[in-house]
Amino acid sequence: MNALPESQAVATPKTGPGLPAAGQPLIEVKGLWSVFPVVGGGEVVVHKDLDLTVLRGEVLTLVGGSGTGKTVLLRQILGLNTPAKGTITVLGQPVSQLTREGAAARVGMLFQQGALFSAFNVLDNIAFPLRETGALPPELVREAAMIKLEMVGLKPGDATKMPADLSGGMIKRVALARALIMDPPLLMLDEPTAGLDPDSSDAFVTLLRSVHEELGLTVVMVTHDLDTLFALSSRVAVLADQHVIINAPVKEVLAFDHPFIRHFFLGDRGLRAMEDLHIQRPSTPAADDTPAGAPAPQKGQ
Ligand SMILES: Nc1ncnc2c1ncn2[C@@H]1O[C@H](COP(=O)(O)OP(=O)(O)OP(=O)(O)O)[C@@H](O)[C@H]1O
Repeated sequence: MNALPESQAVATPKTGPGLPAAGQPLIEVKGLWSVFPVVGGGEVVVHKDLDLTVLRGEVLTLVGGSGTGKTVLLRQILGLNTPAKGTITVLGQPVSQLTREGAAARVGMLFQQGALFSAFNVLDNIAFPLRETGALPPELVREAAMIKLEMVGLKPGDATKMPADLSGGMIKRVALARALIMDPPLLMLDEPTAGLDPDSSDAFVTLLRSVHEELGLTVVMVTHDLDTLFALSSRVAVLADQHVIINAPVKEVLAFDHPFIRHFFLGDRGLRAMEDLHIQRPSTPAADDTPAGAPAPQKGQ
């Protein structure tokens, strides 16, 4: 069997306090510092006094240049990394005070590559976190996994397929079904449409939207893909200069004057998406405005 996928760590029994009211903070990050040692001596400060609030029911998209610490922040919210300083509260409880299982019970995580067990078939991949709890008899676990399999648009006949036989879009769907098997209130998505062709990407975005709406989830997503960002985001938080420089609806973010934002949104693709969404075009950025670490434009920019 493959090395244990990280998703195991974020899908265990659900316990803990109830949900906040809609629109109230579900995640609160305050005064966060992330510091890593550098090979050869010294250290790098990735986050410096970073604050972030995620409200219940929203889709919060995190964007930022390469190395600005998006993945580190996701892992800290999941309880997989410990910050050097600061507090992270998820569903009213400090992540630092939760067991790994306790933190995991609140969050479903879709990793970029899907992270399926290659030796398990589709149904066993989906069922794995629930089966591990030992809380339900095998028949009910199987039934729950079949419900999630169909929820993500797969067919009953896909249940016995092996990961190696799946398309990229199907792998994402299986990984999503597994992330949802414990019915978590919070779903984290790391580059959910990366590696998908445009049609599969559109279909997966449609699925994410319906799952978000139907299950009343709160979603935190990291993406470089502007179609995905525009289609799903309630708000966009921009990581730059070691902290969140703005956390606001996309229109406000577009109006925020920062080199990274100008570069990220104002390529051809960003401008087309703005036209599609009837968002007024900001003025064209200067050619030498590209900030260090800005990500490569996505989808034919
Ligand atoms: N365990 C670690 N030890 C040392 N440095 C680390 C560790 N984890 C992350 N870093 C550093 O923290 C910085 C932020 O990394 P992170 O992967 O969060 O960036 P990112 O914003 O997700 O980038 P990308 O968009 O390229 O994926 C990088 O400089 C990375 O090398």
